[in-house]
Amino acid sequence: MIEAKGLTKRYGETVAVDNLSFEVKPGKVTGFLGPNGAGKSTTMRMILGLDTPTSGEVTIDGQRYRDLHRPLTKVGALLDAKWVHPNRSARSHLAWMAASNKLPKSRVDEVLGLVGLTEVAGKRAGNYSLGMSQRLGIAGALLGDPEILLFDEPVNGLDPEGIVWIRNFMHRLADEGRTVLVSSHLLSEMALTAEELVVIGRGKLIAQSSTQEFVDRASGTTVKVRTPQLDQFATVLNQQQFVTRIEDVENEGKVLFVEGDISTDQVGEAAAQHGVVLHELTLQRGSLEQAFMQMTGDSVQYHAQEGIAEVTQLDGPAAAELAAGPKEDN
Ligand SMILES: Nc1ncnc2c1ncn2[C@@H]1O[C@H](COP(=O)(O)OP(=O)(O)OP(=O)(O)O)[C@@H](O)[C@H]1O
Repeated sequence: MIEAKGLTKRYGETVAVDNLSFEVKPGKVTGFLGPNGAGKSTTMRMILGLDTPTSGEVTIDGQRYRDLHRPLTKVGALLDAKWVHPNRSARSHLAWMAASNKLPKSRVDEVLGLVGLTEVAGKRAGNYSLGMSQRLGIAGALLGDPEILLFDEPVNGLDPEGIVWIRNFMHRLADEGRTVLVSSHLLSEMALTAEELVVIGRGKLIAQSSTQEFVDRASGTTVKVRTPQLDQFATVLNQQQFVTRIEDVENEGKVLFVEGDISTDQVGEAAAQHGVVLHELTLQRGSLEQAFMQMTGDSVQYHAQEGIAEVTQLDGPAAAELAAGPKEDN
């Protein structure tokens, strides 16, 4: 389990992470979401001991990263898939990582097999596609067979096949009982990948809940009704204090929407009581995008009209520092 308590990081005047507390539990994929500049990368850096909190702490099964004896056997991370030396092959890159962390060499071929890179393991990593590089990064994260995995934007730039592969792979890791924390800007993908969410804005916690709860709480549910007795049924529902709206939907004609915390059971029963014929009764949930925009609206640091885009990524040396493990292990 990853546990952050009052985690704060200041860079001069900038408060990148502000009194942040959350938990990431095993056996589930947890999505780490927030607008640009929200503090996700800074938080991940602090989890991995690459940055020191100004105050508060973040622990991994009760220990700080830097106090872990052999960190790669506890925590694996994919931060930047492109930091591999371009002239190295996947196999020699992983062999270097294994040696610097005192991990058995046999593990290299095991992880190459797990991510489906066995056939290209001898080829120069510089010629790998982004999808192959991501797989190599994941292989590196898995090298120490860690219980806890952190992935920063693992699906960025991947084609649909690569995205589905990563999604299924993360589910598999969580099903094995591992703790999986993944950040991504692709919200429709996160809706499919993450069962739990930690959502931050301007360094502060906005929500920690299941993905379903987050979406339902932010954007609510609506019941869609198609009926030939539209006005009659709307009147019945209004008399029962339900909020309704009628909309012209393309290719469907007039449709009745019942809003608020209401179930299809309640609407169906009301229809039966009043002899209303139903052609459709569907529960409509908001999307993760809608919920995210609603919940993080005020915390977006830079708006488009200001013409500033702030992207902070973990760079090669930082990722290399992590991969090489603590100095005494080298
Ligand atoms: N080394 C640094 N020095 C100064 N400010 C920093 C540094 N690293 C991050 N920041 C600032 O801290 C804030 C949070 O940045 P961070 O990169 O953690 O956000 P993020 O959520 O990962 O953003 P993105 O989604 O754009 O990658 C930003 O205002 C950023 O400019």
